[in-house]
Amino acid sequence: MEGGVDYLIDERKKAQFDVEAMKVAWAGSRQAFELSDRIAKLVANDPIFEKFSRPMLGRKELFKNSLRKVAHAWKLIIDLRLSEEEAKLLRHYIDEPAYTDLQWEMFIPAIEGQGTEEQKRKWLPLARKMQVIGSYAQTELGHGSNVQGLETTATFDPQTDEFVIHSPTLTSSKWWPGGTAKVSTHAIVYARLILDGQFHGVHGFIVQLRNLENHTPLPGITVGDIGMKFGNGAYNTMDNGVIRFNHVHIPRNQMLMRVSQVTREGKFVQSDVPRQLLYGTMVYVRQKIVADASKALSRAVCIATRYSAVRRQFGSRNGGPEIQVIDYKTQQSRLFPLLASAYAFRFVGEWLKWLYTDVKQRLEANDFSTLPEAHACTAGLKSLTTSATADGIEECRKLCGGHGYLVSSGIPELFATYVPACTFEGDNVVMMLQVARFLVKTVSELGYKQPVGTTAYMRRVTALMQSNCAVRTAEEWLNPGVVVEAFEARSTRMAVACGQRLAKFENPEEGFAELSADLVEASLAHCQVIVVSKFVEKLQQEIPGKGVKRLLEVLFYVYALFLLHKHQGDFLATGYLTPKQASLANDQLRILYSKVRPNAIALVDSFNHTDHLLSSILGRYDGNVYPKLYEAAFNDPFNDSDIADGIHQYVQPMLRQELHSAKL
Ligand SMILES: CCCCCCCC/C=C\CCCCCCCCCCCCCCCC(=O)SCCNC(=O)CCNC(=O)[C@H](O)C(C)(C)COP(=O)(O)OP(=O)(O)OC[C@H]1O[C@@H](n2cnc3c(N)ncnc32)[C@H](O)[C@@H]1OP(=O)(O)O
Ligand SMILES: Cc1cc2nc3c(=O)[nH]c(=O)nc-3n(C[C@H](O)[C@H](O)[C@H](O)COP(=O)(O)OP(=O)(O)OC[C@H]3O[C@@H](n4cnc5c(N)ncnc54)[C@H](O)[C@@H]3O)c2cc1C
Repeated sequence: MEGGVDYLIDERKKAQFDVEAMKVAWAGSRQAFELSDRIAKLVANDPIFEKFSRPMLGRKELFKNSLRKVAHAWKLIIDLRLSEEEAKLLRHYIDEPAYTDLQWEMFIPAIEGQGTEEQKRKWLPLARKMQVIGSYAQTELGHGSNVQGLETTATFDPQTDEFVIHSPTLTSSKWWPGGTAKVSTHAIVYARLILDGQFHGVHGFIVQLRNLENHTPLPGITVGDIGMKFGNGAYNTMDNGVIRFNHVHIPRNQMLMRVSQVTREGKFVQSDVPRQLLYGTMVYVRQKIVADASKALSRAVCIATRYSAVRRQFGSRNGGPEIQVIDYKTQQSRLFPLLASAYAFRFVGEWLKWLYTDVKQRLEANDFSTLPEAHACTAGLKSLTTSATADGIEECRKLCGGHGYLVSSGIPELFATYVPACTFEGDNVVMMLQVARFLVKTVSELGYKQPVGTTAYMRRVTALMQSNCAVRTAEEWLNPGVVVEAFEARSTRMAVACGQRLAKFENPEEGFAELSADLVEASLAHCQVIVVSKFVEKLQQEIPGKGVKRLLEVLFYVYALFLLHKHQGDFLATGYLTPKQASLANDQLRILYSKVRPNAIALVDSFNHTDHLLSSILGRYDGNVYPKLYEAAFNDPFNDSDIADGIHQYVQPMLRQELHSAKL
């Protein structure tokens, strides 16, 4: 059979729930669904946003094409009077990293969070109209994770009432800031503040990089691109830059002064605002990255699920069709937990957005009490979701067999664009270590301070340490309370065990370093409690549509019991579960996979991804895979001619045994 059109039609008929209602549940609300559906179609129908050919372009062409897309997008935003929410959706569906990401998601939020009212009044309107284009220049050649180790200096000159921004060493060169190499006119530069020879910590400064008339770098500024990055196309639409400052003068009022101020006399004034607010932009972007993880994972899962229904291997009986690979239990046990993870990350992302909005409102009112919790949650969930998504995309490639390795499957570019999320905005291990600090503190205070927020479950520390799981049959695992309790008990026991081992060290920092690998595992266990609990909270809400809630419940159990199976070593070692109970959870998981199976295609249809966004022959909505793969192969410019350039020069002389006289 050519193509899989009929397979997918039949697959869609198997759905046991209302797909349109599930689309709304995925989007968050009917209004959100309609908005994103409208913008998705706008992008899909606009030839300027074509992206299938992107991996074939050279860097300069790729970059210029990206500039064109941004200009076209900006024109649409103005002409159609799109709101900021619509503009961000437009960016999502265009699906191309560009300098505007840094402008809207780092430069503007940094000024909003760390600028004074006067600074916001001056800079935000300019930035929002794209009259200045800003980037976020924190990382240096020598330091990224260790922000306090940055070497760039900002020395106050009382004579001129200016700061002098300087890169004293090679390793102090700013390295990585996106949008900077060729586009941005300004950057928030993080530098060590020096007043009268004294160091006063790292702060952010608005530094103009380029002349607004002719775009040339300003005197004292050396700027360039840091070079090609992983994968063709992918993140190479972004101009990640290197900047070197040679005593560049900026006015004093361009230091972001909400957290601390420098007076005209050069005195340092520390306000009541905690120093950690300097890191506020990172909290914002980490929350955004968590929200985006489900988008990337759902794309890969959609491709792998549709293709697994089209693809057949082995098992033909009496000349009948072979088995769809989606029917192999091994395929299901690799694919369905990823499908469930996409839903889990969608819901925890929604919750984290709410948490961030709440923290932001509190910060604006100078209430900093929830900042440590927000930091731990954003850091930990950023780490958990991006690691699982990056691994999940790669697993989806393998689930598609050989064809998954073709660029036309859409997976290689998705992977290459996505994986840096495990590193940028905080390396995932470094982020988990931040959660570990928060957990260790929480555990050490358990005797006299009630844990709150996401650690509130540790109030029941005695019960969680002493009681054991009561499950006796596979069926009994289908109880949200039982599942959540298992995750809470495992997390509490791992955190308490780390705390007890840490207490044996004379020097706590030495102990922390020595036990850091265990601490990262305990932090992951705590973050999994958050994801699992937020999924349960979602299920406690009203979810309209025939069969929608039931299917989400199935996905919840798949997600949670798969994690339990994967980490059963922890659950057993902490003594909460018996091997028999772990094995019953695995039995239940197999039953759950058969419940997902008839709904698999409808569940990925519910993501409402357009063929444009997926940019994948394997993941086409109509399942018409083989004819389109064949067609794409012969449309590849490499197949323009039967005789490739170089054949006559390098291959034929070899065939004719004439290499000795050939010109190479
Ligand atoms: C082509 C089409 C375009 C169309 C366009 C049309 C128009 C566009 C419209 C809209 C566009 C929208 C775009 C949407 C796109 C979205 C994509 C989003 C992607 C953005 C791209 C991101 C690129 C990446 C950018 C970066 O990577 S920036 C650099 C990030 N760097 C890091 O993350 C560094 C990591 N290190 C650290 O964070 C810290 O140093 C540390 C490791 C956490 C701490 O180190 P240290 O121990 O030294 O800490 P101290 O400084 O001593 O402080 C310790 C105490 O502070 C607490 N702490 C630490 N961090 C925080 C924090 N963030 N918040 C609060 N508290 C914090 C810590 O807990 C300690 O507390 P204590 O109580 O224990 O003392
Ligand atoms: C595509 C991309 C875009 C970026 N865009 C920007 C941008 O716009 N602006 C900007 O300022 N930066 C940007 N960055 C830089 C990014 O934020 C940093 O690379 C990131 O924070 C990691 O820091 P690092 O490179 O110093 O890693 P390192 O800290 O050097 O990490 C190397 C290894 O050391 C380990 N490690 C480090 N510290 C510890 C520790 N304390 N304990 C245990 N292990 C540790 C890490 O886990 C990792 O395995 C970007 C990076 C990428 C890849």
